[in-house]
Amino acid sequence: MAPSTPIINSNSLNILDFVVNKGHGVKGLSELGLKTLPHQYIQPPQERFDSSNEEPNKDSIPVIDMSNPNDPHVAKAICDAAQKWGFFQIVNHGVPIHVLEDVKNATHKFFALAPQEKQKYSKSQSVTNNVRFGTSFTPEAEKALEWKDYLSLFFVSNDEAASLWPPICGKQALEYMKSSESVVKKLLEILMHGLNVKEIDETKQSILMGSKRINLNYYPKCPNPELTVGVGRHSDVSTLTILLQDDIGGLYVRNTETMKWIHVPPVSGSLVINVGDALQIMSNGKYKSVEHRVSANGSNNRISVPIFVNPRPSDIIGPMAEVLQSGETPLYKHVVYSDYVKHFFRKAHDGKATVEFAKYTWKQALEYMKSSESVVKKLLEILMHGLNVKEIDETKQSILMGSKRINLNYYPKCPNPELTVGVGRHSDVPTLTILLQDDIGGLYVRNTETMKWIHVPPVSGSLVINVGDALQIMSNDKYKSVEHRVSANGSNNRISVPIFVNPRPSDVIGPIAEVLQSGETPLYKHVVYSDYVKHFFRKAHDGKV
Ligand SMILES: COc1cc(/C=C/C(=O)SCCNC(=O)CCNC(=O)[C@H](O)C(C)(C)COP(=O)(O)OP(=O)(O)OC[C@H]2O[C@@H](n3cnc4c(N)ncnc43)[C@H](O)[C@@H]2OP(=O)(O)O)ccc1O
Ligand SMILES: O=C(O)CCC(=O)C(=O)O
Ligand SMILES: [Fe+2]
Repeated sequence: MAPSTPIINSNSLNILDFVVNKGHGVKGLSELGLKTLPHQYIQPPQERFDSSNEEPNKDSIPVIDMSNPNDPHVAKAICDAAQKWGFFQIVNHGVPIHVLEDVKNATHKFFALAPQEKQKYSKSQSVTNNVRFGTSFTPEAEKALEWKDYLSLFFVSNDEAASLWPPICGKQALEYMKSSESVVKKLLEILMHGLNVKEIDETKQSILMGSKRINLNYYPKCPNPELTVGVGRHSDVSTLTILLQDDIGGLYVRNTETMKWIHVPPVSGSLVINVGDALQIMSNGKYKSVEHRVSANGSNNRISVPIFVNPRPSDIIGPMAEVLQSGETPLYKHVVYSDYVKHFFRKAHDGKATVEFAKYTWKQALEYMKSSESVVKKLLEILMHGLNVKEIDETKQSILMGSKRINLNYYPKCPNPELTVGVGRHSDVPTLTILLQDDIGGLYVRNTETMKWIHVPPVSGSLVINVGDALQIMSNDKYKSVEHRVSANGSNNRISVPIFVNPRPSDVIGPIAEVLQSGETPLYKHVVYSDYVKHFFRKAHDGKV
C-alpha cells in the first residue's frame, strides 16, 4: 500500500509524537516502509517470541461445538476447558457468519481512515471516555511499546452507541455485540452451574455481564517482528472475553502446566472464549484467567475484535458465596471492579500480576514467615552457642522466638526526600529481625565505632539480619542492637518486609544465666517483655534511648 505520509527516516522522527499525538499509530509507521524497527518497540529478550518456549506439536485449546448447548457433554467440555486452559474456541455458536464478516470489514475500514479522522477518537480529542482510539497499551507507562493500534468502545446504551461510536464501524460493532449476547448468557449459565450457582438473578447478571467493551485491534505488518510483540503477556480483566480473529494467526496462550506457549490457530467461523480475572476471582480460582499474548507479523496485517464481558464498574467482586459454602478458604478479597480495572490500565502488561491486587496478602506473608523459620532457628542456635548456651530448651525457645510479627512497609516517592525520613533512627525491640528489602536501597546502619551511617546495599536474594534490644539484653550487651534508619527517596517507591522474632509478650527477659555464670555484672534488670514493647510504642523514634 502507498504510504499515507511522506517517507521519513525513523531516526529523524519523533516516534511518540507521530504515533500517539498525530494519530498515525503503528499502522502509519508500518506504511512508512521502515526497514528496521524503531528502538521504542524493541522488547527485552525475555518478552520476545522464541520458538524454544513454544509447544509446536501439542494439541491446542479445545474447539467446542455449541450446536446442542444443552447437551451435558458440551457443558462438561466448557467447564473443563475453563478450569484447565482458561481458553477454548466455539463453533456453531449462533452468531451469524455475516455479522462476523461485517465487523471484520468495518474494522479494516476504520483503520483505513486518515490519521486526523481516527485522532478525533483519541484520549485527547474524544468527546467521551467511552470511545477511545489508541496505540500500544499504556504508552505512558511502558518501557517498550507494543505493535498494535486499537479502537475501544464501552457500551452504555443503544442511543449513545448510535451517536458517539464512529459511523464507519459503530453499527457493525454493536450488531456483533448484540448477536453474541445469547451465546454469552449460555456460556455463563453453564459455567455458573459448574460452581453450584443454580440461578442467575439480577445481582448475578450485573456482576457477570453488567457492562461490555468491544475493542477493534489492528496489528500492521512489522519490519522486525522477532524483536517486538503485538500484545504483551497479560490476562484480561473481564468475566469472559469473546474474541473474533481473522485468518492470520498470532495469538498464543500459556499452558499453565508446562509454562510453554501454545498457538491458537484461526478456525473459520469460530470465536475464541477466555476466562478473565473477574471470573477467576468469583470462582475463587476454579476457572483460570490465563496469560496470553500476540506476536507481530512480518508479512501480514492482522485484526482481532474482542468483546470484554464485565461486571459493572461499581460492582464489588469477590469469591461467590456458593463457591465458599463447602468451607473453601477465600483466595481473594472483595474489590470494587472499577478500582481493579484502573489498576490494570495504570501499568504496562505484566502477565498475571494484576490479580495480585485482589489477592489476600496474608497468604504470601504467612508463607514467607514459615519459610524463614528454619534459618531463624539456625541463627539463634549459633548465637546462643556464642553465649555458652548449649541447648535451646522450651523456655529458651519461647524467650527467643515465642512470637512473631511481620510488617509490609511501603515508602512512596517523596517530593523533598532531603527534608524527611522514611523511618527515623531507632533500634528494634525484638530478639532478631529478618528484613527483606527490594532493590531500591535506603537502609542505613550506625557504625558504633565512628558513629557514622553506613548504607546497607540491596543484595539480590539476600535477607538482612539484625540483633534487637531483647537479644542485647539477654546477652548482657555482648550482641548489639544497633541504631538504623531509612531515607526517603525522590525517584522511586520502595518496599521492605521485616519479620520481627520476639519473646512471648508475657515472658520476662533479662541477662541469661549462662552469660552471667563467669561473674559478669548484669547490666539490665528483668522486665516483662510486653511492658518493654509498650514503652517503645509510646514514644517517637529516639535512637538508642
Ligand atoms: C487497549 O489494549 C488492551 C486492552 C485490553 C483490555 C482488556 C479488558 O479486559 S477490558 C475490560 C475492562 N473493563 C471495563 O472497561 C469495564 C469496567 N469499566 C470501568 O471500570 C471504567 O470504565 C474504567 C475502564 C476504569 C474507566 O473508568 P473512568 O472512571 O472513566 O476512568 P478513566 O480516567 O477514563 O480511566 C482510568 C485509566 O484507565 C485508562 N483507560 C480507560 N479506558 C481505557 C481503554 N479502553 N484502553 C486503555 N486504557 C484505558 C485511562 O487512560 C485512565 O488512565 P489515565 O492515565 O488517563 O488516568 C487488553 C489488552 C490490551 O492490549
Ligand atoms: O488479538 C488477539 O488475538 C488478542 C487480543 C487480546 O488479547 C486483547 O485485546 O485482550
Ligand atoms: Fe487479552
